[in-house]
Parts: sequence; structure tokens; C-alpha cells
Amino acid sequence: MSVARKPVIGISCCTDQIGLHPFNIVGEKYIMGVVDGADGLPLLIPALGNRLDTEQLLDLLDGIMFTGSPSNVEPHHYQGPASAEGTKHDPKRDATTLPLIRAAIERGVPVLGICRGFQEMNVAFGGSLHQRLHEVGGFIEHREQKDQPVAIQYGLSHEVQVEPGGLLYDIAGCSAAQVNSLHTQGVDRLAPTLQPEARASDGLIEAFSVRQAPNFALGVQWHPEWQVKDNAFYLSIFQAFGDACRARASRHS
Ligand SMILES: N[C@@H](CCC(=O)NCCCC(=O)O)C(=O)O
Repeated sequence: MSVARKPVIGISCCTDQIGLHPFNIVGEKYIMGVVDGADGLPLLIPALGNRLDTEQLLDLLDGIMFTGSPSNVEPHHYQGPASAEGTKHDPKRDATTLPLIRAAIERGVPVLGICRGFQEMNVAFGGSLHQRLHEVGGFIEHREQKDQPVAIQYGLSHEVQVEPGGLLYDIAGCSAAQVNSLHTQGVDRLAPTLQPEARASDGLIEAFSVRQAPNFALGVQWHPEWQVKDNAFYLSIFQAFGDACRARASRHS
């Protein structure tokens, strides 16, 4: 009797210097989102840029989650103005995730993008970002309160309106939900291939799917991985992603 295996879900890594050495790192909450929310087997994807064998990786994986990060996509990827001095970048991550997003979606590998990962999806398909939403005018505060405990920083912050009839509406079964909010950047020009799935009260696009994607492809600006089991809306996103990954995995077994 064969036992269904858990889907293998890739998780994009950031790079950072710790002491004398460069490291590939990922926040544990993303790993636990895959384990607890998607019931998947997490596999970390190092930021190897063009040295990553994308074809072999996509053969192995049943899904990929593109994580959030304190770093920002370098603006030359969307023809944006130079970043403000001191902006944190991760060019090795950009060189890995932007092509990997396009390749994964084209190959029908399920994709979930979170926060930076959501912003990367927009840039990967030709969209652009506001680099400092709070300086644009007209937007509510989307940044976390950095002086507050982590539970407050990742606590519910504002509402999003879910597009009726869309993928997220189907998944969550609701037309509005409260989400956390920990980002400075946001979608400016939405890539033509992306379909808005949710907006904040200021109109900012906070979730999208990929039009005509052969499989699950959703990006969200908030952090559904945060204590995923305790929030029905967050959990529904991970379960839908996990189901798509399981369906793909079953084709290989
Ligand atoms: N740097 C971007 C993206 C924000 C983001 O992904 N934050 C996550 C912070 C750490 C984490 O929870 O992984 C922006 O500021 O818009």
C-alpha cells in the first residue's frame, strides 16, 4: 500500500552577512507556515542566482513560497529611481527569485508570494513598486510599529476588501478580512498579467493572482504565515496552497 507523501515546498532564502561569513537564511515562521498551514515538507532554496539549476529544482518541487524580507527589490529591476541611502538590498536574492517566479509559474508549479515575495511577483512580470508608501501621500500607515513587541507588530492592523468571485474569495469565502501590515513598499504599477484579489481601504493592491496561470499562483502583501493555525483567513490561504502542491505531488507518485 502506498502512502501519499507530503508535497515538497521550496522556500526562498535571503542572504546576509553574519560575522565574517555570508549566510542563506529564512525566518522560522515561513518554515512553520509550510509545516503547519500547508502540511508540506519544507526545502530551503539558496539564493544562487544563475548558478541555480532551475529546471532540476522545478522537477523536484511541488510548490514554492516566496518569503517576506526586510530587504527591498533593487529598483533597476522595475526601472525605478535609485533607492534612498541606507536601503537594504539583497541582489543575490533578486537574481534568484525574479527568474524563478517566472519559470515556476510557466511550468505550473504552485506559487505563494508573501510581502517581499508578493512585490517580487509584481516586478517579475513587469510591474513597479512605490519605494516609500508613507511619502507618496494618500495611503494609510502600512509599516509596523517597530518599538512594539513582535505580537503587536504582527497583530491585525487593517482591513482588506476581497474581490468578489476571485481566487482569494473562493479560498477564504469572505469579502473582507483583517490583516497584519509590515511593509514600507507597495504595488505602484500592477503588472498586466496580474489580477487584483484584495485591496486596502486606501486602494493599495494587497493581493493578486496570475491571470491564466496553469496552477495556483497567489501573492499577498500581508503575512499569513504568522501564527497560521490561529487565524482562519490566513490558514485558508495556506491550505489552498498546500492542496495545490499535494495535487501536483500526486502526479509524481
Ligand atoms: N522590505 C519590503 C517587504 C516587507 C517584508 O517582506 N517584510 C517582512 C519583514 C520580516 C519578515 O517578517 O520576514 C517592504 O518594506 O515593503
